[in-house]
Amino acid sequence: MSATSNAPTRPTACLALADGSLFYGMGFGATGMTVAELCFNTAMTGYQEIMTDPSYAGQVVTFTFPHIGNTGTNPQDDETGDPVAAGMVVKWMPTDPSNWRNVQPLSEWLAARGRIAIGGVDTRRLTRAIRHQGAPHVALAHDPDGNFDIEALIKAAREFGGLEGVDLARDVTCAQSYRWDEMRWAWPDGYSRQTEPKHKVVAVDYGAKRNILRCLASAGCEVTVLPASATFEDVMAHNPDGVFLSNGPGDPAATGAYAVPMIRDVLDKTDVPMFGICLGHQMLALALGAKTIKMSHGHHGANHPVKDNDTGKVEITSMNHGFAVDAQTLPKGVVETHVSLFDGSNCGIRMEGRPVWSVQHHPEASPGPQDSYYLFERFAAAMAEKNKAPA
Ligand SMILES: NC(=O)CC[C@H](N)C(=O)O
Repeated sequence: MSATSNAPTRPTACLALADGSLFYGMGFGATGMTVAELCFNTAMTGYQEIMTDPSYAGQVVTFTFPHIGNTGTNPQDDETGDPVAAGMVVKWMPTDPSNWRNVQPLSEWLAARGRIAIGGVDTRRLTRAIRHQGAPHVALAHDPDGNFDIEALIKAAREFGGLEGVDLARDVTCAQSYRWDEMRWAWPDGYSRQTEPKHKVVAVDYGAKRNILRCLASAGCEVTVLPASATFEDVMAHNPDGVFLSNGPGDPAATGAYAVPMIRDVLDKTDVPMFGICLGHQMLALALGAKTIKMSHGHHGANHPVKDNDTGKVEITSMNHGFAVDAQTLPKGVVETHVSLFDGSNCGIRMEGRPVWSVQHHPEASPGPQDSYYLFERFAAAMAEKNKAPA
């Protein structure tokens, strides 16, 4: 008789959906329980950047790519100091990391940061469930002994309030303002510093990804990052050549309660160029008088085609959003510049006759293609143009 056995291993993790569906698997990372909204991300690379993207606060991420964790983790790929996604769901348990940049295996990295993960899940079935029902509310539990109170997990998932009406930017923004001069990663030197900046930019941090700040620095900006609560006066105290509105988690309508008045003041009282990404895009749209809506299951991936309405060109983009600007509500004088070729949803706006625009997708990629990087250069060019013009 063989000494090996194919008897099922006792599951050590369980994902319970609010509708009562259960997905068992093997736990890794931290132990315990977390409740969140569940989304899926289709990117084939960049799990560490995704887990540390502050926009994922309040969400557990299902990775549709089956091999997650095999390149380990390293300090350079963090998009912020700590992971902010609530947890992760993967198909295969991570294997031993194999990569020259690896510093710590994914499981240890997650455990050290208090994040729960489940492996061995049929992520295709789960992704279909998310597509059919819209992003479900879930409870994810990891117990090395495999003891689960299923009723309690389903109840916790049902009681989770969701992300609508929730402001999470305050939880993930920086406590104090700081300067940023690190530029984009480039072979063979890695990250280098911007030593000859040409434009003074105030970047308001609603949950900013580091690679956005790097892209601004690479485009020639001297970046001062301000906390999400920054007022018009706080922003203008830096005498910026341009104002940047960052990505971030939660519902733009809730975050807009304090961000929108600041943005409106910048629009009404100054003529500085303004550029926003994702949550920043949604809040600029709110400030201009448009509305935002909650999507069914959102866009999360690194291969989303977006059409530039001005040029007809298609950009392959990185996406991560669960809310969207309702293009039907854009007021006169605001033009829809980009649309998603997946579902026609709004991906960009600009004010007519003013250097003020924003996009829903992520030109900083990280992870993803860099087709849209030109938007940072366009922002720099708008600041250069304005500084040339007589006051
Ligand atoms: N990446 C982001 O900035 C996301 C914006 C917003 N929280 C959304 O889910 O739509």
